[in-house]
Amino acid sequence: MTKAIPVTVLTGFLGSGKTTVLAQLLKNPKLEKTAIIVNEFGEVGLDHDLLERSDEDLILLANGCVCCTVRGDLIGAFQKLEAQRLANTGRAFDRVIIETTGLADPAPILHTMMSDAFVTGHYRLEQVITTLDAVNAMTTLDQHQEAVKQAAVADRILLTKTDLVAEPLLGELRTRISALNPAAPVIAAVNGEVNVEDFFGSSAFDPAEKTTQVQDWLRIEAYEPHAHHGHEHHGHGDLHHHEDDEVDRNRHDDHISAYSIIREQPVSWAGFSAWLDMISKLRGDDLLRVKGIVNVIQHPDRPVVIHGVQHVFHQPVFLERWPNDDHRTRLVFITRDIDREDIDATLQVFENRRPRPAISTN
Ligand SMILES: Nc1nc2c(ncn2[C@@H]2O[C@H](COP(=O)(O)OP(=O)(O)OP(=O)(O)O)[C@@H](O)[C@H]2O)c(=O)[nH]1
Repeated sequence: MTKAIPVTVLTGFLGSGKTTVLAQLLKNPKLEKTAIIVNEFGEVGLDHDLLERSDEDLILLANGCVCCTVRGDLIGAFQKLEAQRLANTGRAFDRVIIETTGLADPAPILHTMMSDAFVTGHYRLEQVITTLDAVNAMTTLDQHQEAVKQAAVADRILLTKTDLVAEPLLGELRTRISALNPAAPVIAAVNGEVNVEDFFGSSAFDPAEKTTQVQDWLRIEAYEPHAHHGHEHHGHGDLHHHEDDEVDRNRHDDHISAYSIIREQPVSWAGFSAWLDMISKLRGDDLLRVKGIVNVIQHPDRPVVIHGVQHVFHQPVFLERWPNDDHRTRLVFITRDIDREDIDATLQVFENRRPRPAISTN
């Protein structure tokens, strides 16, 4: 029998730096033989464009959160990898990293990794790495049960964006993390810079310990009817409040929805950035995640990548070139109680705005 291939699950709340870490790690020659499974939340996946890897090396899970699609899709992804391996097509790999969506509850993923006969026959769960964004972690842990679970099941926690916060917050965060998960080492990773050795660690994954830990989470899971949450399919007017808090406590917040906005024509940067500024000032708390690739009239060959995480909008990044032939502006939003229609309508107002001409003096 061939040796089971180690699998790392990389999880962490929306915008906490998973893709940034993964993109950095994949530059390391030691990880050349790594297959990646990415689960993107939203109708227009962008992460795979930003990972700078050719599409054939990535397996994308269907839209939606891992918890809803995990059994079929994740098993299907592993089967596809196995088929590629046997047929000697695609990249040769001796390791797999799964990047989950930020809203994913890790328990069903780990459950599948540990219980499905096909998966356990070929793969073994090596470790769970959770990114925690130092800027937003305190509020995220207060408000989102998924984030707490992600931190609690981690073998290692990557504390990201430590460049943006100072003491005493950092110390308070470390205290909170160690209360949640005393065993996990906490590694600071600024802009995805992390040693491969720190990431994978020298101590091998202990199946016995992990099983007990995960079982605790799975017990919580058992209380929930595993209905399809469908939060990414919510349309206008579908954002209802759930009365039954007991049942819903561990489910995704039904106020959260994900959608994308696409523009075929290039947009004016002046108008676009004024719009971003406006929505982040007005509704920053409810913009759980905004990311996008923008075609700007002024330099259509160099797309701009934008990232917003709650109230923080990161510096826009100009790419040297488009990652593929799709040159449309594509924005992914994960919001709380903000409809696509409102986002779309406000962008329409701003997007064609030209820089104002100098005011005439006569
Ligand atoms: N200043 C700073 N910015 C960071 C750091 N790590 C990530 N970022 C920025 O944070 C934003 C979100 O990072 P991503 O890597 O896309 O986060 P993610 O967890 O993959 O996001 P989702 O997949 O949407 O949940 C990007 O603009 C990154 O450049 C860091 O250590 N410091």
